[in-house]
Amino acid sequence: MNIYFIGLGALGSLYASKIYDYNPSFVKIITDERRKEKLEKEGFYVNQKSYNFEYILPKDAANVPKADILFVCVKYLQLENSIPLFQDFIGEKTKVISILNGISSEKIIGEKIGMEHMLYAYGVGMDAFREGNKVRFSQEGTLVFGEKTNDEIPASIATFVTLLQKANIQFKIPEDMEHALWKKFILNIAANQISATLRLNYGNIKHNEFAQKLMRMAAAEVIDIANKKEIHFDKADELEHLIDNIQKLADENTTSMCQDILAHRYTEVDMFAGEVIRQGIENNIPTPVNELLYLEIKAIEKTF
Ligand SMILES: NC(=O)C1=CN([C@@H]2O[C@H](COP(=O)(O)OP(=O)(O)OC[C@H]3O[C@@H](n4cnc5c(N)ncnc54)[C@H](OP(=O)(O)O)[C@@H]3O)[C@@H](O)[C@H]2O)C=CC1
Ligand SMILES: CC(C)(CO)C(=O)C(=O)O
Repeated sequence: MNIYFIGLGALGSLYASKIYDYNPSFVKIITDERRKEKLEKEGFYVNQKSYNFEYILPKDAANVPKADILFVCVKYLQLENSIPLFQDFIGEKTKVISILNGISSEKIIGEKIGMEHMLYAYGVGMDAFREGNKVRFSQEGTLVFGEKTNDEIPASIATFVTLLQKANIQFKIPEDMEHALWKKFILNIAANQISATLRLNYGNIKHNEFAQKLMRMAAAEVIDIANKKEIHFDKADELEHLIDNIQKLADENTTSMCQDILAHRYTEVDMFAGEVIRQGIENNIPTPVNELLYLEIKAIEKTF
């Protein structure tokens, strides 16, 4: 199989390394000249093991097979610029898995390459942490993906599903992918934004009832929007179990957004609070907590 990745960061390298461990010839990393030179010079490490990935440039597209599966693993602010780099690796049968959090990346990519190539996806339950060319994780979590609705395993991804099993990658194909995406969105709105504004790692969140209350306040707004859109959640139940999602994650690791803040990188706040505010206006649901979080995160970014 030809499994291509763009974005060798925390999540990209987690999946690239697992597939590489199963069969190195399956994996190619699409990148640009600057990153390729750096990666080849400095190497890349996942959980302290060195990986010698094959790096390819957009100009190589004519000389390699089209991708069977293409993982998009960049951050939200890098997405627009990355599309032209991977576009030429997409053939008639290529399926694209956008691992980005949030509810908007599939549409952004699909508008450029055709929605027929898109699967809906996210990763959950991992605590991947990146520092330069080194990534570590204690929990590899679950890849949740599929078409918008999935009664059974879609034929388009049957071979890929076999590969995931052989490569020992935990995955789930939910019946209602839209509902699953919103469930993850609720978690990110809470965990990512509160950990980022307060600079809390998972250990801090597990033992801080004030942070947990703030998380529930932010999440409640998303649940109200989802329910208004008829993507049904039991609000009390969802809020009660919100914190369960981080109980198994390593205390010293933190959300991808908090990692960004600590490293002085611009965050994905536009696809989190920004999207909640937009959807709140559209659906006539007040979103004061997310408005505050949006301004706080933008204010922090202004200091970088
Ligand atoms: N980290 C986690 O545990 C989780 C993350 N997510 C989501 O996954 C997505 C990815 O996050 P994460 O892996 O943490 O992000 P990272 O910042 O660790 O990784 C993004 C990678 O993409 C690379 N990149 C950016 N632009 C390009 C380009 N044009 N060409 C080639 N490579 C490029 C970056 O390189 P460079 O550094 O050189 O810019 C970086 O290596 C986000 O949407 C995040 O919310 C979801 C669940 C868990
Ligand atoms: C759920 C969580 C918080 C960790 O997997 C995440 O999605 C992130 O860090 O972006």
